[in-house]
Amino acid sequence: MIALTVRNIRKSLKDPDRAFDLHIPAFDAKGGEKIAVVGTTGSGKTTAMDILAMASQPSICEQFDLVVDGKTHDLNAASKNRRESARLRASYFGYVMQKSPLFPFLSVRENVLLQQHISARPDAAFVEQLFDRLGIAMIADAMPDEISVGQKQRTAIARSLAHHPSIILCDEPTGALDPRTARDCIETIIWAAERAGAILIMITHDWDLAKAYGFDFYEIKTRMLADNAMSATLAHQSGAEKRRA
Ligand SMILES: Nc1ncnc2c1ncn2[C@@H]1O[C@H](COP(=O)(O)OP(=O)(O)OP(=O)(O)O)[C@@H](O)[C@H]1O
Repeated sequence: MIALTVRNIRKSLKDPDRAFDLHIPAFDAKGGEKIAVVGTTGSGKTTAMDILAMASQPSICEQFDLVVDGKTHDLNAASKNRRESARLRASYFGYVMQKSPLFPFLSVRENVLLQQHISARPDAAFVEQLFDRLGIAMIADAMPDEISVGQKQRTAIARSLAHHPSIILCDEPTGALDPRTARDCIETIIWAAERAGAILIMITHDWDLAKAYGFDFYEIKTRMLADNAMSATLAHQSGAEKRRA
């Protein structure tokens, strides 16, 4: 059983001349669920995703727990300990960022196998399956500087799925891809999530695609507090909001 429970997470970003505050009052997901995070540009989607992926620490947090196989991991406590947070991320998380850098001195295949090695879950046959589904089998031995931006992004997707993570987070994973390839990639991400019984959380601007694949929606709404101060809240979409969308 996999379950994510978030209560009252806040993240404050401040520059000398502006401020941004994100609030996540509640975010609940169970293994097998697919959640789309939507909102206008600059509303805080990546900020929220970085927190949920343990890539950034909340400023304030009441509860941030991940249950895997009956064991509860306090991710808020873990996020304050670099070693423990790295261990949990390697074991349980797959995060496809908007631009996920690859190791330039490793081939496509080696970049993906390294993720499995770090997570102690070697499964070379699964990597080949991912390459086939993502259409990158023919560049598996190429180096990152020999492949296109879209091929790099698909390699990053394969790397984030290769170790059978319990929670898969994707920040606009198909931005660099044509619509047909994008659809193949989304289907592969969903396939891998279902295979692992994982929670899938994806930032997308494509509401129709997310609806077609049965995603539930969390939306970020923003409010200007002053000319240079914005607050944002990430919340589950009510039934009425879903019907309007
Ligand atoms: N250091 C900072 N101080 C104040 N505000 C910041 C700081 N860094 C980022 N911001 C603001 O935080 C907000 C959230 O940024 P974020 O990248 O999470 O938005 P997003 O919804 O992912 O945007 P996009 O859809 O364009 O990728 C933005 O309005 C950004 O300008």
